[in-house]
Amino acid sequence: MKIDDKFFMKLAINEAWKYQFLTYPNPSVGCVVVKGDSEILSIEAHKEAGKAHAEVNALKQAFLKYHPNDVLKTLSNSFEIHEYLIKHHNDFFNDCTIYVTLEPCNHVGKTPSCANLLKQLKPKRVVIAHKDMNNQAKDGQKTLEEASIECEVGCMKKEAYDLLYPFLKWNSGTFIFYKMAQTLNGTIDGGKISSNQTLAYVHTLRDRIDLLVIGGNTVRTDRPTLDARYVVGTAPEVLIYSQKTIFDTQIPLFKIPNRKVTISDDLFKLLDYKFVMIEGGYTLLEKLKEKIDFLILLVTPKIRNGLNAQNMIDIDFEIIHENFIGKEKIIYLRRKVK
Ligand SMILES: NC(=O)C1=CN([C@@H]2O[C@H](COP(=O)(O)OP(=O)(O)OC[C@H]3O[C@@H](n4cnc5c(N)ncnc54)[C@H](OP(=O)(O)O)[C@@H]3O)[C@@H](O)[C@H]2O)C=CC1
Ligand SMILES: Nc1c(N[C@@H]2O[C@H](COP(=O)(O)O)[C@@H](O)[C@H]2O)[nH]c(=O)[nH]c1=O
Repeated sequence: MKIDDKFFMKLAINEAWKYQFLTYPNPSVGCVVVKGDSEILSIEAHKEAGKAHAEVNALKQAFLKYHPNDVLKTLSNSFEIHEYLIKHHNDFFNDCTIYVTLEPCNHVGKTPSCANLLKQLKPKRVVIAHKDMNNQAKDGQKTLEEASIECEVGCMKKEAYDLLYPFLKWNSGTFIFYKMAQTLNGTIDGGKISSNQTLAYVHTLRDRIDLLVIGGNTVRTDRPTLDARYVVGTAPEVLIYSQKTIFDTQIPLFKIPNRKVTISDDLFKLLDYKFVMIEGGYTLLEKLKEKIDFLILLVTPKIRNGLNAQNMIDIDFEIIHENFIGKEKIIYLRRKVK
């Protein structure tokens, strides 16, 4: 394998995908710090909105590799990490290249400006996969170049765009993904399919989204709870997509305190939210296909008898990423618009 800019950027992109959606409303971003030509010091990502940006996590871990110390190790507040690195870097980063999937932010928000931090640490080069179009955060490249730091933009731009796509969509309107857990042969029914680790991921998603959509048939068949109990998170607002008006109120999903549940056949309601997850079967998938941006498949390595796509269904996707959650596979697919 050729060890070049693309190699390091791919590591940053892969790391960022591990936190895709979990950073909402922020974008998912990855960063790699390389010393000299090829010594990888750190591979990090932004993990949650309000917490340290990818660059800050990566610069911190990189510095710790050569300067292990408990003071920096225990810092998690971005302002404090910035302050520490600016005070103690002693030109450590001058022979480093920073690979980052999104242009370093140029503004002070919940965390301080990454472009300003890099400007002071003066790495040899900053390689950026995708420009930041956000009016508040953009122009980090300009700040770096004004400080005579060499920048390159556009390395793995298509892959970085795929990573950024949910953020671009929820920033300009609504991002909708359809999540389905299935066996290797595509069966989706019969209760628990996924491992506890995958279910914890699903519950983390439920904690982050603005709205969970579920079909009427699933509500009657599964009698679900639809909370985030595996991660002790917040149960999402629920929209039951249905032509009926009455459901058995003993179904656990109605029993969650302080959570709004709406029963409706009006899909325009989805546009009132920025980040929407649909949990459903194949009938609902075909029905809602024009609305969805991504399909997230959680594949468990089992073959089972069960419900598969039975009726007319016709949707094409592009696989944009795949990963593991423990021993199960997660596949991110973007719907192709025909
Ligand atoms: N593995 C997984 O990740 C998941 C699996 N499942 C499984 O999938 C199966 C059910 O899947 P599926 O058959 O797709 O059922 P869904 O409930 O997911 O979707 C079908 C329902 O959507 C509603 N609907 C359809 N068209 C309209 C319309 N025009 N207006 C309003 N509502 C409409 C109907 O509700 P109504 O009849 O009330 O009008 C219909 O029953 C179950 O076995 C369940 O266990 C479900 C979710 C996730
Ligand atoms: N069985 C299954 C899923 N099923 C989904 O979860 C719902 C049940 O949620 P709850 O009642 O809160 O546990 C069910 O109706 C269906 O939408 N999802 C997954 O990721 N993996 C699984 O194995």
